[in-house]
Amino acid sequence: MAQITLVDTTLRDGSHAVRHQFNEQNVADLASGLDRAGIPVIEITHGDGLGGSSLQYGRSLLSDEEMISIGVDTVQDSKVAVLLLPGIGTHVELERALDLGAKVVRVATHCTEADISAQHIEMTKSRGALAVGFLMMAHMLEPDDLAKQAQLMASYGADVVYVTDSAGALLPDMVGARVRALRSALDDAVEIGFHGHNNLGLAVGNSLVAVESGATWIDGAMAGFGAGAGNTATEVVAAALDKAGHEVVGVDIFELMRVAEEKARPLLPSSTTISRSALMLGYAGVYSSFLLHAYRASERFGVDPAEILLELGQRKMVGGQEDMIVDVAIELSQGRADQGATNSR
Ligand SMILES: CC[C@H](O)CC(=O)C(=O)O
Ligand SMILES: [Mn+2]
Repeated sequence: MAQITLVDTTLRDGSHAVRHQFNEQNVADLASGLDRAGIPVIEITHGDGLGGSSLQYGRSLLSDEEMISIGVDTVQDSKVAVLLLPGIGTHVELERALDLGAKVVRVATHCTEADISAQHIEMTKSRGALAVGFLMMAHMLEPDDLAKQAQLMASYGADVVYVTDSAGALLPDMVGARVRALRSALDDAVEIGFHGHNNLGLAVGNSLVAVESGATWIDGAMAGFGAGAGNTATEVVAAALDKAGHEVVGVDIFELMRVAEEKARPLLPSSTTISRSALMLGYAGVYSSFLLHAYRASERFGVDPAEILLELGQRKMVGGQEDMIVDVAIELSQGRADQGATNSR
């Protein structure tokens, strides 16, 4: 049975659900609850990582620095992690996060672009922090190709490399194949992680498959917080892993259930569901954080958000191509207008 490091990302990926509007009290309450429940790693930044607060990705209420400082000052045992997408965040923000006390850095790239993680992984290691490589949209690469990208991250010094199901599009056998491919391609010293989204209702089950296939780091966000239909729910996956006989290291699952229910759930704007549009993310293989952008474009141009997402999936759009959401919405609205004109002739 495996020993699992459970990472909670309510205060990062989870913040998509509240449009990055966590306030000081929210950060302190959630961080102290997670720390009390024994969660070893708590990720804290804007939902799109360091430097994400912008017109493109949505302005956050608190700056990354404010959130990280509150987290670091609040926790006793948990380590604070930050996420960085090279290009959205830079080495300046990374240095600052490390100065403030972040101990884990997760460097995320599209799954075919591991080579752009070198500088930030090396910088993380040179500062004595733990480096995690995050291969996003992992459904878009076959297992052996994904494993080659993971080897690149490991060669830069990554301690852990993640199969990141950004679109919540992976089926259980696809998760198993990817994790096994990474496991056999990497040195034993490099651990493998799995990050899920619940767009197809598979996040907890997929996490169990990941563990059975060799993953030892598992991500979640409490109470269904997260982009799309939410991340893997931390308290649910902890309970399921424990029931399956794995050791969820350091975690008091009963306290975690209480924190999720009493501290996280009341902050969710509405209970998380697999809405038609969230389901479309998983079905069409679209980046989960596109959901709220698609809702906004839908309101602005009067087109169906699920149709926008389906089209984005067909075009194989990936993180960083958020501007295409508006383009597609405009095209769909013009297509409908043209169709209307043809019909009225
Ligand atoms: C903006 C980074 C991205 O959302 C990372 C992540 O959580 C994912 O790819 O699922
Ligand atoms: Mn995510």
